[in-house]
Amino acid sequence: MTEFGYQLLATDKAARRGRFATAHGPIETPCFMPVGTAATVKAMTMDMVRSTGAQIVLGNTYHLMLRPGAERVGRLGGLHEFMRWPGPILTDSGGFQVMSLAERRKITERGVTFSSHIDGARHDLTPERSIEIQHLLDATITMQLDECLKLPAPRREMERAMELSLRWAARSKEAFTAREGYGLFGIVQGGIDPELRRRSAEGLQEIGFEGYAVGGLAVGEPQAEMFATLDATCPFLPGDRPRYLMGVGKPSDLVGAVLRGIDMFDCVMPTRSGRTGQAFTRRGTVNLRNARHADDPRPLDETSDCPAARDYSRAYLHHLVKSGEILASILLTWNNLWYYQQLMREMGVAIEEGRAEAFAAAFAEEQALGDI
Ligand SMILES: O=c1nc[nH]c2cc3[nH]c(NCCN4CCCCC4)nc3cc12
Repeated sequence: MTEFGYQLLATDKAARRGRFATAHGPIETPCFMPVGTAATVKAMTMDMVRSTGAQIVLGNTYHLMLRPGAERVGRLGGLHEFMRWPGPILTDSGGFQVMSLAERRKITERGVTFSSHIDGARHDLTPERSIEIQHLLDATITMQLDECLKLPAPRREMERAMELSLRWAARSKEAFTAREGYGLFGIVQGGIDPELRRRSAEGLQEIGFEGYAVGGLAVGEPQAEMFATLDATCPFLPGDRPRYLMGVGKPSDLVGAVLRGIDMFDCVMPTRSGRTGQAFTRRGTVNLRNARHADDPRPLDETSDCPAARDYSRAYLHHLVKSGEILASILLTWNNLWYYQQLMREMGVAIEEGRAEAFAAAFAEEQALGDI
């Protein structure tokens, strides 16, 4: 078992501050992973991503296997070389994207078959092939192949998908090449059913992974249901391994999930919203398409260290967004990723100082203020 050497640095009730070492550098938690789907964090250079304080980025097996192809990235030295990102990279295993993007999908015991959303070509994705693809990409953290159900779903469907994912977890582990500083994460499924979640968490722990993801959430359920599922899942995960909540989320999701024991997050929200003119700030999101910003000389947040938040007027950002200028996406993505990283940094300090719940309350109050 190659360990990442996850260290618990501080706890505040269920909230954790931790650190683990990987072959591509250390990861301090709680942490947010910018999404770099097609080997790029959209509208960012990797230096700009680094400037926000991001330590680890996410890549997608589904997209990269279709284009440019896993073997090609492998021949070119792997994702770190290809996209010039020396830090850790986590790759999702492809199942979720197959179910949300591909056409003519079919799930069997063996794996998933689907038609590419790019050119309609047929593809096969088994637990073994997904592990092989992620190895060719040289992923620092590899994810097992799993089946993520859309919610709501009947309990018997939740049980079927959870048990299939457990069998695929064992096959993924079998196919994974253990290497120092690299790790394979299992993914807990089970919908919103506490008993299924416990069985999934315990089943994964018997197989043994370097980290554990909570999957099957952020698929349309209300925030309260997501939090209740975390309350029913995290206590059954080993305390000495990182915990990753997949696809989450908006800022209040991250704060509530950290309080419930989650260490790692990924979500397209800060980058995708940046491209639609939305800016995340301490006082909630600001829609820079809105004409009310046309003459506003103030920056988004003069207290921020992010140049996009501190050095440009809202009037200028509004002008860029209305004009459809590329720089609008660049500056707003930069602001949003910086905001997410700053939120994780502040949560980490609050946990160290034993004031995580007070931080969460103050965060909610400031967000509710709304933009001035
Ligand atoms: O259960 C999962 N297994 C593997 N990968 C996943 C990825 C996921 N991504 C999400 N949610 C993404 C939600 N996101 C929010 C912003 C807009 C686009 C969709 N749930 C996930 C569950 C899983």
